[in-house]
This record gives sequence, C-alpha cells and structure tokens, in this order.
Amino acid sequence: MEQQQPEKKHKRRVRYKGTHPRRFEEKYKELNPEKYGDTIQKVISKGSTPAGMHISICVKEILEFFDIQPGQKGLDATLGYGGHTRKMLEKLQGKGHIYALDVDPIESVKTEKRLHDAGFGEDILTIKHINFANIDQVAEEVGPFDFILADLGVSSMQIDNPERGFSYKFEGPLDLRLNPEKGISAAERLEDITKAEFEGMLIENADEPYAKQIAKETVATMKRGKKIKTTTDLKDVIERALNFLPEKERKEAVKKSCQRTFQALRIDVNSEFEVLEELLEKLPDALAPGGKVAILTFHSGEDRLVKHAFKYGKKVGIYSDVAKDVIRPSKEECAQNGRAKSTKMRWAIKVK
Ligand SMILES: C[S@@+](CC[C@H](N)C(=O)[O-])C[C@H]1O[C@@H](n2cnc3c(N)ncnc32)[C@H](O)[C@@H]1O
Repeated sequence: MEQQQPEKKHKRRVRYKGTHPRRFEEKYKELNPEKYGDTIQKVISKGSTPAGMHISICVKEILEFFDIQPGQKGLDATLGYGGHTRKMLEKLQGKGHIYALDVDPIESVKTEKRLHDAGFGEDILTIKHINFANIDQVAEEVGPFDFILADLGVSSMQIDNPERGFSYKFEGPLDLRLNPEKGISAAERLEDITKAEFEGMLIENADEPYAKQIAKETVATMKRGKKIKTTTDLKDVIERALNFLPEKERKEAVKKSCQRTFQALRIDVNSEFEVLEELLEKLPDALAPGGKVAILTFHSGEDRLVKHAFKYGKKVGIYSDVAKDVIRPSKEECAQNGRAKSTKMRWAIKVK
C-alpha cells in the first residue's frame, strides 16, 4: 500500500496587483528608491518622478553659481528630499558644513536618515526642523553663510502622498500643511470662510479666473450643511462651480482651477508669502560678506517678491550683483522633469 503523503498546506496565491499599482502605498519599489535603482531610472526616463522621491531642479545652474569651495559654510533653507543638499555636500569634499532646514517633520526625518546613511554625518551636516522665516536665529547661532539656497514650495513626496491632501488627483483629507502638527488644515480653514475672503484668496494667491464662482459654490455647499473635508469634496465643488462652461472646455478648466485652488489654499494655510517676505528681509544679515543666495520659485507671486527684494537690495548697496533676468531650467531638464517647467531661479551676491 502506498504510504499516504502528508497533506500539503495550500498556499494562497499572492494576488497580482498589475503593472500599474494605483494606490500610493502599493508603489513599493518606487517608495524604496535606494533599493530599486533600475525601476527608478525607468520612471525618470519617462519624464515622471518616482513616488517617494523628488528630482532636484536647476542643480547645474545652482552649483555653477555657488562655486562651492571646501571649508565653506552653507545653508539649504528647504531640505526636502535632500537632492540639492547632497550635491552641495559633495562639493565640500569633507571640509566645511551645511545646515539644512525644513518644517516638514515627516519627510525631513527620512531625508536625514538617507543622507546620514550615505555618509554625511553630523560632522558635516546639521538638519534643523525650523521655518526659514527664522533664518536670523539660525545665522546668529551658526552663521554667517557663504551660500544660501531656498527651493520654495512643496516636494514631490508631499504632493504624491494622499494623506497630506496636497493634490486633487488623490482622495485624502484636505490638509495641505507642510507641518501637519501645527496650525489648521485647509478643511478647517474653509469651515468659517466668507465668500469675499475666499474669492480674494483665490485671486491673490493663484490668479484664479473663476474665483467668484468657486467661492460662491464653496460657501453655498457649506450652508447646505455639507462639509468640505476631503480633496475630492473640494474637487466636486469646483466641478459644480464650473458647470456653466461649455462641455468641451469644462474638463481642462476644472483641472486648472483645481490646481490653482489647491495652490491658493496651500499658500494660505502655510502663510507662504509672509514667511518668504521674512526670509528675504533677514537674508542679508545671514550672509557672509561676498556670500551668495539662490532662490527657486514656482509661481508669479513668489517670483515677484524675490525680484523686488533683490532689486531693492542692489539699489541700496546690500547686494553687489543680482541676476539681471530670471534663469529657467533647460528644455532637456523640463522634458525629464515636468515639475521644472514653472521654475524660475534668481540669485544675489552680498557686498564684500
Ligand atoms: C521643493 S522642496 C525642496 C526640494 C529639495 N531642494 C531637494 O532637492 O530635494 C521644498 C521643501 O521646503 C520645505 N519648506 C517649504 N516652506 C518652508 C519654510 N518656510 N521653512 C522651512 N522649510 C520649508 C517643504 O516642506 C519642502 O520639503
């Protein structure tokens, strides 16, 4: 008699997720960029940014302008994924120091670990969870700096994470805070906003052409007792507000109005204009004589502030030279990284 084989335990087949995982957490390979180099390169060569990563903009232009020498002291006011910081650290060749700031407690911890694992320890890199509006305190403690970089706005990791609510493209809580531990979320901000205030915010922060209609529909929605708590809730409001447009233009118009409305709210809940103004005012004192500053902006409101501050600084003799024209990323860079298309760079040099 044939001996009975012990029954094999049936293994449940791992469910196939398909080649295009749609949920953010499922993009596991991309979320581990250091480990899956090939996957990352494929995504980048298609002109996309891998999930959990940020592609630094104008790196060549920034490095050429700074001309960093070993032994110098620099400040990256917006650490993000640490791409610029890392390139600047390499230029120090082990001598000197870079201080880096970021208000985001979620991403900056990951970046800190990534940079430390790459060999940039506390001897050469110090990361501080501080708003760049407080650059005067940092400069007083460890400055002045030979070079300062500010790459404004949000990182791809922040935009792509639905939990942060930065994009209308993903369902998530309508938060939009760079530091979710401080202040109020965009959903809370909308709770008691007036029509006039929201309309003003949309015009001032994003030049929204349908500001009136969007503000009206937002307030009407809340008056009906419906809360605007998620990214999709807000997108639905915008869709309803633009319902009067001819059908063939509507889809594109809704997309653009969503982008601008999210931008306007993000600027508001993070006081982005106010902190940029503070940074620009305090910059000269944070720079060493002959020190250089470069700022990357992503919309006209930011660029205007930087342009005027640098121009004024040159006029009154704080800066010896400033960028005459705005510097744009190359065509090749924009083709590789869609997020570079709206970038404008300006620089200034403090008098010696
Ligand atoms: C465009 S990303 C920087 C990307 C970075 N240059 C890189 O190469 O990875 C902007 C970063 O600045 C941070 N940030 C924005 N406003 C800030 C502020 N006022 N103070 C400090 N950090 C800020 C954001 O949290 C975000 O991580």
